[in-house]
Amino acid sequence: MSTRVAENAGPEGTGRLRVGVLGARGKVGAEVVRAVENADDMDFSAGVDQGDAVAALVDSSTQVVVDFTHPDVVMDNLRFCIENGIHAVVGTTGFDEDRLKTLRGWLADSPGTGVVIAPNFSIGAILMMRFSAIAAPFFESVEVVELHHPTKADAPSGTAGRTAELIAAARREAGSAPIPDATSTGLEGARGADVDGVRVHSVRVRGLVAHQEVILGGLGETLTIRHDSLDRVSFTPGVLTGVRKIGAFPGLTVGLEHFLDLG
Ligand SMILES: NC(=O)C1=CN([C@@H]2O[C@H](COP(=O)(O)OP(=O)(O)OC[C@H]3O[C@@H](n4cnc5c(N)ncnc54)[C@H](OP(=O)(O)O)[C@@H]3O)[C@@H](O)[C@H]2O)C=CC1
Ligand SMILES: O=C(O)C1=N[C@H](C(=O)O)C[C@H](O)C1
Repeated sequence: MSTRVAENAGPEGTGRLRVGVLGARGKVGAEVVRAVENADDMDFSAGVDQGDAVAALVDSSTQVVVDFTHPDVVMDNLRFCIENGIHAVVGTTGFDEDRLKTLRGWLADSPGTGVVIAPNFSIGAILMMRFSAIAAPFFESVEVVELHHPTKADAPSGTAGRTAELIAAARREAGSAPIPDATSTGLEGARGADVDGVRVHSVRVRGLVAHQEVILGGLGETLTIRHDSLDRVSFTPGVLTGVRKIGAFPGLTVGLEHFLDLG
């Protein structure tokens, strides 16, 4: 099985990338289509949404697919892309360790094909996650509050889950004590979800787009790290970076930070 990205494709070479979008009529997918159409080094090859034939991606010689669909369908989409040697830049949420293991298995049979899964493509959110991981070992307490529009299918958000995992890993590495919490009675859900020992609270309110606060607390002080996506266009520069770089990253990458020079 061969990859569909030519060696000279992308900004470093002479070719233009042929980019398809899965979920092209969705809230984020529609923004991605616009961004691809406006990019100097890309051609929009195919848009596939609910009910459309995914074969259009092969028929249109798509080299890189961007997926913003739904957690229930994204694995089938990725199996199709990997089997056809099409690189994938994935924003859709819902990936656990089992799914990542399955993807690694499929990718092993399609050497040269790359998949990047990013819980969040906005640069501000990526930095918010990084800053939170840096700060977490310096404070006794830390909790995550994510706030989204009420049409969101998953809770907690992929970003919040990833943030909690990064915080937990940083605290483990630093030998931090468990986060204090004397709650012994209360309504189910009142303390949020437990992700790797970090409490994560999900708010769904009409009018919101995508927001997150990480609240850290120590003796006599708190630090709040907040990020707001005010418009879904915030995800598109990161998506285009993923599209441009994925050809150089065969196999599975989790997190766009691996494509950025964050130091
Ligand atoms: N990583 C990141 O930076 C971000 C990730 N996301 C994630 O991206 C995903 C999509 O979000 P959003 O755009 O808000 O959701 P939307 O529901 O607005 O868009 C999803 C689109 O995918 C379509 N769709 C459903 N099934 C298929 C299929 N099998 N093939 C092709 N298209 C399909 C839907 O059609 P229909 O409505 O008819 O079902 C819809 O048009 C979510 O998981 C969300 O959490 C969102 C923002 C940023
Ligand atoms: O569904 C959304 O809207 C978003 N989903 C992603 C997530 O679950 O983290 C990214 C961003 O928060 C927007």
